[in-house]
Amino acid sequence: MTRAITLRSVGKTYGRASRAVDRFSLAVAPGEFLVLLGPSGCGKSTVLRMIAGLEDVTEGELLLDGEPANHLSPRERGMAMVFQNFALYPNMTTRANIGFPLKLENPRQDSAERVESTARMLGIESLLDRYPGQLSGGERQRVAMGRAISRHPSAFLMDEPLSNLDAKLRNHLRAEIAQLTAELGVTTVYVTHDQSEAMSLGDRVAVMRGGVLQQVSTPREVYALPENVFVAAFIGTPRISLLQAVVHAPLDGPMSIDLGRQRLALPEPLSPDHQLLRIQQGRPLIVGLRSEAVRIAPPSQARPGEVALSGIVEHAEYQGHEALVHLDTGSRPAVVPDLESARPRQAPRRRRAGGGVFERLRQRAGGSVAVLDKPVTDTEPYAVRGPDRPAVTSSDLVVRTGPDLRVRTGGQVPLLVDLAHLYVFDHSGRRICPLPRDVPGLDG
Ligand SMILES: Nc1ncnc2c1ncn2[C@@H]1O[C@H](COP(=O)(O)OP(=O)(O)OP(=O)(O)O)[C@@H](O)[C@H]1O
Repeated sequence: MTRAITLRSVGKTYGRASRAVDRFSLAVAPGEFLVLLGPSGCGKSTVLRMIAGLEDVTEGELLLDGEPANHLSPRERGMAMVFQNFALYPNMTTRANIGFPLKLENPRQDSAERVESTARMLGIESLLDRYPGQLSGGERQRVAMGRAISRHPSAFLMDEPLSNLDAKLRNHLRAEIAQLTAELGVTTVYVTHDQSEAMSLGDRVAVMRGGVLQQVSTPREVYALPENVFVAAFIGTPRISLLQAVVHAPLDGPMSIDLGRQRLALPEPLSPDHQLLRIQQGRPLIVGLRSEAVRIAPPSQARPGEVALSGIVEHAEYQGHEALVHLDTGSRPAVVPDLESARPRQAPRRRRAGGGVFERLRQRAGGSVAVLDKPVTDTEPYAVRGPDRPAVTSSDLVVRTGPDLRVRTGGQVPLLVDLAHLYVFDHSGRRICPLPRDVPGLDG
């Protein structure tokens, strides 16, 4: 039997001060593969552990198949949990490790057949008589999966199960997990901070930040229609370029978006979502450009819906099949806090009069997301640092090109921006454009 898991306005406070999860509501359908995604410390594991029954729910309601379950012990919930560090019993063979939960459940029952069929499913039949010390990391993960599966749990709860493996093995096991859970049809909640893992595995992805659910959608939708600038910045590689902007909507001329040194002219007649920008005139906004929204080409090659910009090449990252060109367009990058790691949060306190403007905006927007009032020197989300590469701070736009296009560092290149892929977020970080129906290739 596979389970529906519902969380209704669930909160978790550790001790008296540390608020880990806040008003978290989510419904996971039977058989669904749901990924909890977010930066370190955003509360993903806490949500998972509350579902498992390993942490108490401070407030709110957990329902399993529609029945209240806050009070159920982990065992009564019948779920299998797989952690980052699989703890196998070192003095037990693979066979004994996989069979152990079955023995606990029913000491008299012969579990040999169940153990062998589980091992077959995972392709580890030949390892049944080995001890953990005689297995590679990937094999140990499979054994641990086997131990989780053998019990025929009603749900899998996985907490970064692949993060200790090298990239190749991770990709391999990722595909296996996807296949296995689909075959078993068991509801799975999977925690990761790796957005590409989330996108490739999840039926839906729930993005968290600072204990708060930001969006839950299919991978396609979470990429194409991020609810806010945090989700836009967290999902996608290379990261979306975010620029501070202001709309100009003169009565006697065409509307444009001012990016600092340059402007994006919006073609007439205005599309419905560009019309929405009119009321934002003069307010600070954030423009988001994914690398596929911009190409290096002269204005003469502009297709309908493309407008011209230019940029100075800061540096190019050669990646074999493509190159990423980092450009300075003279704009001010917008900073999105918490992308890499969340700060410890305090329990919510009453707002005192005289708090910062940003803090007030943030609270009004339900803890939203972008910083527009920081000095430019703080804006380093796109800085590229490495032992062999100097810090680059003035690049504000990343463009994807074919590997053969040669660009000269310091040279100026013409750019074409596809307005169909233009993202605009308001001062609190909420998406204004595109409207759902305007995203190419996405229904609804
Ligand atoms: N037992 C605990 N006592 C106090 N605070 C805790 C406890 N466990 C977690 N926290 C805090 O709760 C917040 C959320 O932690 P959690 O482990 O759920 O985050 P996470 O998103 O899973 O992070 P990571 O990806 O690093 O595991 C963090 O600020 C963390 O320090």
